[in-house]
Amino acid sequence: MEKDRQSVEEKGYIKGELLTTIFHNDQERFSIVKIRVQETNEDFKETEIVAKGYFSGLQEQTAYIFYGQLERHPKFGVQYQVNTYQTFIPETKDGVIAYLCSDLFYGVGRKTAERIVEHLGERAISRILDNPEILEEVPQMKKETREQLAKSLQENQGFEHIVVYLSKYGIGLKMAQKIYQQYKEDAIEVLNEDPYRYVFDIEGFGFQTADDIARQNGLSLTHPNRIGAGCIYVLQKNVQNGHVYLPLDKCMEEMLSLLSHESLSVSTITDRLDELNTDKTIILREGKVYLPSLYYAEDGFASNLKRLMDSPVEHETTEAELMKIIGDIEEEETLSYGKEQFEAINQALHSKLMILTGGPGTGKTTVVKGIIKSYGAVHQLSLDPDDYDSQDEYPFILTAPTGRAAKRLNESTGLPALTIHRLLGWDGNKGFNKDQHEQLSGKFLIVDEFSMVDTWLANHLFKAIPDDMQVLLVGDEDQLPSVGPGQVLADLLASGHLPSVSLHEVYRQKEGSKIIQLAHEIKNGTVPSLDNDKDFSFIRCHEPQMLEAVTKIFDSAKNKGLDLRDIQVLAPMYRSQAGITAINKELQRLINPKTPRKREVKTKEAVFRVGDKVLQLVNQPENGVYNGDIGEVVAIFREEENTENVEQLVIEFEDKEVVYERKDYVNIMHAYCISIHKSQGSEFPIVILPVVSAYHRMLRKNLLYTAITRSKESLIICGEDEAFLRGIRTEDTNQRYTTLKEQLESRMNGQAVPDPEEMDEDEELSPYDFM
Ligand SMILES: Nc1ncnc2c1ncn2[C@@H]1O[C@H](COP(=O)(O)OP(=O)(O)OP(=O)(O)O)[C@@H](O)[C@H]1O
Repeated sequence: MEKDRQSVEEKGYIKGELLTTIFHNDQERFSIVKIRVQETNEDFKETEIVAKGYFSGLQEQTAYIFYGQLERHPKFGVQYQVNTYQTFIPETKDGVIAYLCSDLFYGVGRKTAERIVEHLGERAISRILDNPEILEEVPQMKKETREQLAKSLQENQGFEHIVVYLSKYGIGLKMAQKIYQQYKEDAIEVLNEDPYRYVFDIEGFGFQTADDIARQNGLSLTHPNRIGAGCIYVLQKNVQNGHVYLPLDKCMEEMLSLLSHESLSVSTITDRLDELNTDKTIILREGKVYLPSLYYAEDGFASNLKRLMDSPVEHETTEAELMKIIGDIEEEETLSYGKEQFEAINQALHSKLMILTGGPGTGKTTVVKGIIKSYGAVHQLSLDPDDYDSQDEYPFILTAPTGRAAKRLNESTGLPALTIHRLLGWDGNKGFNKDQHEQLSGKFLIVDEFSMVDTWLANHLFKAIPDDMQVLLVGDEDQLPSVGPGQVLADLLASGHLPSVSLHEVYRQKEGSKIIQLAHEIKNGTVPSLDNDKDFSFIRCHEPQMLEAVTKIFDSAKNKGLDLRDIQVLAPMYRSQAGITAINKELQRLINPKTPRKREVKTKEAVFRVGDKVLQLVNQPENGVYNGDIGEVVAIFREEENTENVEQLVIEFEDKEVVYERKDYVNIMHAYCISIHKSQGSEFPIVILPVVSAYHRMLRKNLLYTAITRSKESLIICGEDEAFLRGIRTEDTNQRYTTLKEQLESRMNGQAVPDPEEMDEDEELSPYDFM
C-alpha cells in the first residue's frame, strides 16, 4: 500500500467513483465513463469528469484511482485520458460505508454500514477482523448478518490485496472475484508463474488478457504454456458454436492465427498438442481434437446407450392382447390411431429405447398419452400419482429440458412433469445428485423436446437411467439444434441404431390451421403461400418501419384484452435497427412507460420497471428459475424498505416469486421480444415474427421453422416476403463436428473396447468442471 501511495503522489491521478459507463466496446475493451471526482492532483476543479481508456470489468458505484492526463477535446471539453487504474480500497468514513454496502457483503445495506462506522469508527474493518464479536456493539444487527459480514470480511481481506494487484493488469472486480474463488491467496503466484493457467481454469478469462500479462512479465511467445492456452481457447470458442471436437488441421489453422509468431511452426504446435494429449489436457483421437469434458461426455453417453440397448425389455403381452388394449384406449379417447401412430405405440412398448419424431400437429402428444396408457394397462399400473408413495414410486417419469416445455408436457398429458435438471437433482455448485451411483427410480422415462438436449446433458441423463427402465425420446429434428454442443437427436437418428418412428400425417391441419400447414411446407421444401388466413397474417414492411409495425400489432393484440405473456415477439438477432434490443426498448415505451409513480431500477443495459415482462437468462436451481423462464416485475424495494437493507426487484414467474438483488440483474432482460433460440421449448398463443433482409446472416430454414412452430393460435409475420422465402430455402450449412454417430456405430458393431483408464477418468470428470 505504501508503495502505491507514493506512486499516487508522483503521477497525475483522479480518485473517484464510477457513475455510469457512457460507451463500451467489448472487443477492444475501450470505455468512456463518467466519474464523480473525490480527490485529484490534476489542475481540475469540477466534481465530475469523463474518462476514457482501455478498461475491463469496471463496476459502477465502485471507487477507482485513474492515472493519466487531462485532455481538452474540441467538442466535449475536458476529459481524462486514462493510462492505468486500480480499484480503491477505502480508508475514510464514506469509503468504508460504501465498501461495506457494496455487493461483496450480503445483507449489509447503507443504513447498517452507517451504523457500523458510527459505532466502530473509521477503523471498523480492521477492528472487526481483529475481533468479530465487536459487531455486537452495533445495534439492530441480526446474528446471521454479523456472522456473515465477519466471514466475508475475512475472505475479502486476502481478496482486497488480489483485487489491487490484478487491477494493474486491467482485470476488474468481477473477474477478480472469480479468480480469487479458484485460487484463493495463491492467485498472484499463479499469475506470475503462468498467466495462461487462468485461461484453463477461469470461465470467461480471455486468451488476449493472459497474453498481455505474459508479455508484460516477459514470457516468451513460444512458451509451451502459451501454445497450450491457445489450444484450449480455440476449442472453447468452437464449443460455443456447438462443436464437440475440431479437426486437427482446423485447430492448427486457428491456433497459428491466434498465436501468430514467426518462430511457431506446425511441428512445434503438433509436438505441444501431443504433450497436452499425454497429460489429458486435451484428447487427440484420429485427427480430432476434443476438450476432455466433451470427449468423455460423448463416450459416456454412447456407452450408456449401448448398456440400455443390451438390457432386456419386460414385455409379455401377446399381439392380440395389445391390440385389444390399444382398441380400448381408442374408444376411451374417441379417436382412431393412424397407421404410424399405432406403429409408434406398439414399437415403444417393445423397445428399450425409442425415438418419436414428427412436426407440429402430427400427434406426438396423442401418441405419448397412448404409450403411457397402454404401458399402464399391460403392466397393470395405475396412472394416478396419488396411488403411489415414497416406498412405491410413480412408474412414469416425464421430463423436458426447459421449465416451460416441462409445464406444457404436464398440461398436455395431465401427468407430473419436471425439467431434466430438477429430475437429476442439479444443485448448481456440486452438479447432479443422480448419476450412475444413484440412479433414477421408475419404469418408463419420456423426454420431450429432445432436440434441445446437448451432449453434456444427454450424458448426465443417461448415466442415471437404470437398466430396467424403458425410454422414449420425443422431438422434432427439423428444429434448431441444442444451444450447447452436439446435435444429439440428429446423430441418433442418423446412426439408425435406435428404433425410431417418424409421424408425418398432420391431424391438426384437419382443423384448418394455416400455421401447421406453413410449418409442414417449410419442412418439405415446398413454396408456401403467404396469403392471410384466420390464424395467419403477413404484414409487409421494411426495416425502417419495423419498430412501428411491431408496436402497432402488439398494441392491437393487447387492446383485444390479451395477456402480455400470451403475445410474444420473436426475432433472430439482438443488434440491428429492428433487432431484439431495439424492439424491446420500443415495446417497453409503449406497454410500460415511465411514470412518476412507477418504480424503476437502471442498469448499464436497461431500465427495469414494475410491470415489465422479463426473461431469465441462466439456470438458478437454488431459486427454482431456469434459462428461458418468463416473468413479470411485480415490485421494487428500496434498501431502507426491507430487513436485508438492499435494493430488491421481485419477479413473479408462473408459480413463484423470486427476489433479485443488483448483482443478479445481469441474469434478466426484457422479454417483450426474445430470440428464437431462447424460445425453443416454449409455445405462445400469439407470435409476432419480424423478418427482414437485414437479418440475412441468421435467416435459415430451421430457425424460421422453430419460430413458426412456437405459435399456437395466431402467427403474424411482418417484413419482407423475399427475406422470408429466401430464409426458408436456406439450409443451415454449419455442420457441427460431432462423433456420436461413430461412437455408437463402433459399440453396436462390437468394436469398441473401452480403455479402462479412460473409463476411470470418466467417473471423476464432470463436464461442468470445464464450463
Ligand atoms: N389419430 C387421431 N385422430 C384424430 N385426431 C387426432 C389424432 N391424432 C392427433 N389428433 C389431434 O390432432 C391434434 C394434434 O395432436 P397432438 O397435440 O398430439 O400433436 P403434436 O405432434 O403433439 O403437436 P405439437 O407438436 O404441435 O404440440 C390434437 O387436437 C389431437 O387431438
